Amino acid sequence: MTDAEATTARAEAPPGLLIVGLGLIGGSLAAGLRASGFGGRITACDPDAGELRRGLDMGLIDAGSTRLAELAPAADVIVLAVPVLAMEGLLAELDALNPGLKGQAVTDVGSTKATVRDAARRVFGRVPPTLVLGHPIAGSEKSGVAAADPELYAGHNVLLTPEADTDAEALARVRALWQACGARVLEMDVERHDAVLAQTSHLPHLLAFSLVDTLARQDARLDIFRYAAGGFRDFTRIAGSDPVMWRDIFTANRDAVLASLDDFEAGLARLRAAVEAGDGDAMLAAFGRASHARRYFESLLNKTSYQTEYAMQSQSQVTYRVRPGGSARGRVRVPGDKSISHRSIMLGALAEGVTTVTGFLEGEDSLATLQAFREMGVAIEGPSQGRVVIHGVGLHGLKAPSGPIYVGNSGTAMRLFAGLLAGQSFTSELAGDDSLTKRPMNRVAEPLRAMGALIDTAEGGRPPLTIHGGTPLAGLYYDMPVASAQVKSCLLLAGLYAEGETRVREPAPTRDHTERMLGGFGYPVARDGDTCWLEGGRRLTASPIDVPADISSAAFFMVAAAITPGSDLTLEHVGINPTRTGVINVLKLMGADLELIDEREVGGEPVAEVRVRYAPLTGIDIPAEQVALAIDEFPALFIAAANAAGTTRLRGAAELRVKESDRLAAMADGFATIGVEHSLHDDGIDIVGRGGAEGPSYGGGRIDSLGDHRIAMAFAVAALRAGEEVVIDNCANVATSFPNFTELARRIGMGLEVQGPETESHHEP
Ligand SMILES: O=C(O)C1=C[C@@H](OP(=O)(O)O)[C@@H](O)[C@H](O)C1
Ligand SMILES: C=C(OP(=O)(O)O)C(=O)O
Repeated sequence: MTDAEATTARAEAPPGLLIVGLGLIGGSLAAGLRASGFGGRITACDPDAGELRRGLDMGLIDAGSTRLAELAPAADVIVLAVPVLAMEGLLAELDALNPGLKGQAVTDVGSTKATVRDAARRVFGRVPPTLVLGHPIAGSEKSGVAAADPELYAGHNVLLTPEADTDAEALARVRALWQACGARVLEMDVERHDAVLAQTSHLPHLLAFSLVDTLARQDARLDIFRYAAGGFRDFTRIAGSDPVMWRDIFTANRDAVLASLDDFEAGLARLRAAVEAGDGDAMLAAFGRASHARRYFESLLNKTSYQTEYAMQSQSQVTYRVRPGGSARGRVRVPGDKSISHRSIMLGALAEGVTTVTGFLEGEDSLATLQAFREMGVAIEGPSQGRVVIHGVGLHGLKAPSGPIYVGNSGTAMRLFAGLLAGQSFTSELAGDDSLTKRPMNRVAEPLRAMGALIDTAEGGRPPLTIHGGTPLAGLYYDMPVASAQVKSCLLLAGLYAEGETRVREPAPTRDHTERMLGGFGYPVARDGDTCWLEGGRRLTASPIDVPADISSAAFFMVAAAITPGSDLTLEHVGINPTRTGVINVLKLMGADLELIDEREVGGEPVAEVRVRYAPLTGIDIPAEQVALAIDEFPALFIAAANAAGTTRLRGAAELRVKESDRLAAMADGFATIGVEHSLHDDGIDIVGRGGAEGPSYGGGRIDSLGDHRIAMAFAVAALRAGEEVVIDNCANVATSFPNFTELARRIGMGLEVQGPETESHHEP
């Protein structure tokens, strides 16, 4: 055998594993490996012969000894599962048995990494290349090998902190060990590890130990505990943890723990002051932020939300499988209007007084806006069943957020915030997800700069945006080059803070929710033809808002009913603001049987029930003036076109290329997959429909929604007239605008199954 062959053989043979310290952590590693079918020999060294006996009896180890020298030389991989302060002595013993740890991959499980690294440097003069420091983020308040659990690491993170010269083979071996137990292995540097763990693990343990100790001292007979409620139990579970281990951790990670304790004490002092002063708003703001953050954390743990998917870079996990055929019948109310929901939070926060919102969209986009205001110190109750109560702080009452404002997938939030934040005294940063980071922001940055704002963008005018505070704004007359309600609204919001008049002319009418809502909050906005304007420096007064159902979400079901023979579907309480009804106008021009019932005005916005029954559709040239009025509904309208007789032509819609995806290209790709004849143009598309013919209008196939909610929902609806199953990948983002889409789709008779984490209702209380 050559040297190279010997190395390969060593790498491939099941390694001999030695666990030093056979407690809960080491024992669970052995148990997890055994359960995974690990073929190597597992030995353990522990000063407690009783623990070794238990490990043998439980079948976790093949051999055990209290003497390291009996086991270490034969081991390929050694895991040091002892308290951090015992590491140095152990490393010295290993060095004596095998100087420099040559040929042995050694790792540890200590909760702090700098001390272990320092210990290694003292013993070896450097961190030996085969020593890979690590930390499984799993554990329990239990200790001892008897509590070993083969599932302890499944789905948990293991953090490894390799050095620049760490041996690749040793790293791969350690990685493979944890992965075999079902863990997710991540790498980070030692300093970051220690700072993060001080905040997320060490501080909460310190607090739990302290609370229990304080109460126990006050009541020596421990009577209190007899009456302790669930809150006490939840908060203090970790105070049952191993005292020696935790003494070592606090000794080892002293500086990072003290820094996080300082932050905690400052926060506690603020809450104390609020309680003392009976400052309900301050309490609500802190509790609201915390409660929302805790729910977000919960959704991360349960992997239920879009943002989780984003964080894990695994959006493709949510896949829709839609059976061909199905019906579109019944009555449904789709969730609240996204555009109005964003604005309700923004204006409610900037108003004086308390604004109650009903019908609020609990989708990821509008929730991001809500969270951003909490981070700027606004007390917000809810959302609970669409009800949100906003304790307005006035135009000048926002506080600087402590970090970047993350608006996820929402172009509306980023562009409207840009205007609003340009008027603040503090500097802020706006960031978004991958999709949003590709979208153009110069359309707002440039006119805002013309008003005097100081704004930095990333290359090419993309997010993130830094908006420098404290710069005076002056009113502007802006002739918008594109018809965009987001740009118009951004400038009007900046105009609230500007000296003089801010005027915006739009090349085509766009949604006017900002103007209407400002009016409803007592802030006059004037309009003459295509131009609207306001004067800076006035005040907003709180006013209740009833958010109608979102016509952009309803559009998917309108099209579903319009293309499905035998359908009869009523959509309740739909917002039919004339600047949003392009979808109704276009469907009617195509011959749809669509009726508006009980038209009425609710809180300044017109609403109606929309009843749609099947009627044959005909292809049309979409009138140019309908483009801005139906801008978000084109993915759905294209599906109507694919089911109409003849060709439907759209032009003047280049804006579709800069939405959550390039919607012209995304729809064309999907059509190519399912077999719909079309030709793509720079600013539009021609779609040749097979409507009128017998049977299905097209086939099926697997489509990538590109993470765009509207592409995903459009192709789900397409399946109603497909000949085969339509499978749509990358659907997690549907939760941004339509969190219960799949439930309602099934209710009207669509055969939609979800694979991967369900995206629905994780925000329900
Ligand atoms: O102002 C708004 O709430 C919106 C305006 C539109 O964007 P543009 O202004 O970019 O056309 C629309 O596509 C978006 O979904 C919501
Ligand atoms: C374009 C959309 O939203 P936004 O621009 O807010 O991301 C949309 O919802 O279709």
